[in-house]
Amino acid sequence: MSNKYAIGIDYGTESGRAVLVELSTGEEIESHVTPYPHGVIDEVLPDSAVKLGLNWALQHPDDYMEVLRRSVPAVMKQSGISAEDVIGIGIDFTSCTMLPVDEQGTPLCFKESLKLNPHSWVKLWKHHAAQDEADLLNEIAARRGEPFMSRYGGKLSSEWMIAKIWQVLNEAPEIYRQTDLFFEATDWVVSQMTGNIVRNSCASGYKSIWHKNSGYPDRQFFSALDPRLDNLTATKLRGNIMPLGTKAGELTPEMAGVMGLKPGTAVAVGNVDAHAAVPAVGVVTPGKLVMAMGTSICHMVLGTEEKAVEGMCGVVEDGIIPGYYGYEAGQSAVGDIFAWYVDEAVPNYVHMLAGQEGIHVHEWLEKRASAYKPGESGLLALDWWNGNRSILVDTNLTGLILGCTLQTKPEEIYRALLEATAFGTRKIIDAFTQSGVEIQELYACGGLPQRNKLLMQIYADVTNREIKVAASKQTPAVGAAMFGAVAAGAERGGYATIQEASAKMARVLEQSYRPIAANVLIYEQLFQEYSRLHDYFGRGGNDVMKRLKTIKENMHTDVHHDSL
Ligand SMILES: Nc1ncnc2c1ncn2[C@@H]1O[C@H](COP(=O)(O)OP(=O)(O)O)[C@@H](O)[C@H]1O
Ligand SMILES: O=C(CO)[C@H](O)[C@H](O)COP(=O)(O)O
Repeated sequence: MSNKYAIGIDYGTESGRAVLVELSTGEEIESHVTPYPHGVIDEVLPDSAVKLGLNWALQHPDDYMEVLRRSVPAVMKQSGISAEDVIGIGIDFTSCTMLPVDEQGTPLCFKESLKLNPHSWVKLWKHHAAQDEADLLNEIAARRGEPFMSRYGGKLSSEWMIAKIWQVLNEAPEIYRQTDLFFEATDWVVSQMTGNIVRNSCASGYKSIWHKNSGYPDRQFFSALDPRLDNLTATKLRGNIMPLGTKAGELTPEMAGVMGLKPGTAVAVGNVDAHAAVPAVGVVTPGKLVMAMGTSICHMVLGTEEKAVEGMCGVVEDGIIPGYYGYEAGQSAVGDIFAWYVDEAVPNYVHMLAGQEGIHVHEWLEKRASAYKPGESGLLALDWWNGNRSILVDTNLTGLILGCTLQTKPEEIYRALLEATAFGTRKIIDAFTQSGVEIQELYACGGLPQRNKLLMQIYADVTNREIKVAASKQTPAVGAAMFGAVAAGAERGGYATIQEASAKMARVLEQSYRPIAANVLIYEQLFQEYSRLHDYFGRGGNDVMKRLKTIKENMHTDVHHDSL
């Protein structure tokens, strides 16, 4: 029998990437990246003068289709393999990235009459404008003693589905009314490929308060939020929810033509980006924390029991690997903080020197920052540039750098920012282990681990744990391809289970990062200081960050009104 292949597509924040993977070894034959033509829409709606509010982040649904139109034919062409031998497709996506569609599955933002309404567009995972709804949801759920809250670390994020839907209802009831379904973007793209409406258990479990045994919370809960949401789950969230690895359907002839594949190719149910990465680094058992490190970090670990962990994003049975409870926590900005610093705050001379050396500013800063010992700069930062997802679950928190003097150098600030994100991860690890979810080893994947060695050493030192790094630079896409192979099934040359696929296809690099004892000691002291700042600013000791944000929002509203 000829070699068989699957295609995995990873839909990130800025781009979608397709990889073509050989199934017996996991070898990545070809890959192709399609940057989203409209990128992240956070200022003005496309082709319009409609300005977006603070904390908005939207996307264009056609950008996702563009990835299918460009990247899939590209990997097929580059590889020269026959479409007959591609037996499965899997996709993974940022989440909760959601959109409203009509009865035909058409995104409401495609309609002339609705396209100027921001609520008709895709709300990206990092859309943070539903915080009021999230706060109220948390208050009502706590008052009612809703049992599901313990599965979500005691608080639901404004990034998740119900807060986002509620914001649509509050601010654009006409869009809510015209919405037939609210979709996770991953499920919408699968529906476009197969013609079937199939939701995936992973996104539904983590982001939409769905539970394998008890389903969604009852109608009384939704009525208590808002009587207009009473029947939400039976109407606008309806649809079969299927476990990961299930075949959602087969590629339609039309989409097969567009993608250069065969009609009938198996398509797996959608998945969440970070979660797809777990089997792709070979993690299918408990005790191993996988960190998907990119724009943000998602932390995933498996367990055999359901435990309550402060501030986790969720624990979902079968949510990552069938047969286990999958735990997820996360930091809403990591690479994004470093990007902010490089783009917005690094002095011009650094850009010039990096240019003269022919290296990227990140590399220049990393090189200089590596010359410092832990603690040597006297700086400490709080990594809340995009709020705090875990463990405080509060998007109203903001960033902080402490200890600057007239001598402070850009590379010292860069190092302090790297360290701050490592302390954020350490907080998450401590929350898990203190609640009885074991973590012995760390695995890292995503765009950061192979780009920044200093960052990885700092993480090993701060967490005092060895870190293994994924061999692939496209780990979620490889994981998605594995689920595509499982959807195709063993009889067609794929795999019967994700565990089997992982055993054959997962790969990590030989070189790992081990903690350096001297650094561990200093970082332990710095972490104690970080924890003091964390609790002071994050747990009500001083709500200055929130007061500043309120003043800013009020000023923004005034300025906006003045300019009308
Ligand atoms: N050398 C570097 N050191 C630290 N961060 C980097 C470096 N190069 C790129 N980044 C950051 O990595 C992030 C992109 O990560 P990636 O995993 O590729 O994307 P995504 O999170 O969208 O999947 C960006 O936020 C960027 O600022
Ligand atoms: O919450 C998520 C997964 O559960 C998001 O998808 C994630 O935080 C965004 O991922 P990335 O940093 O890779 O763009």
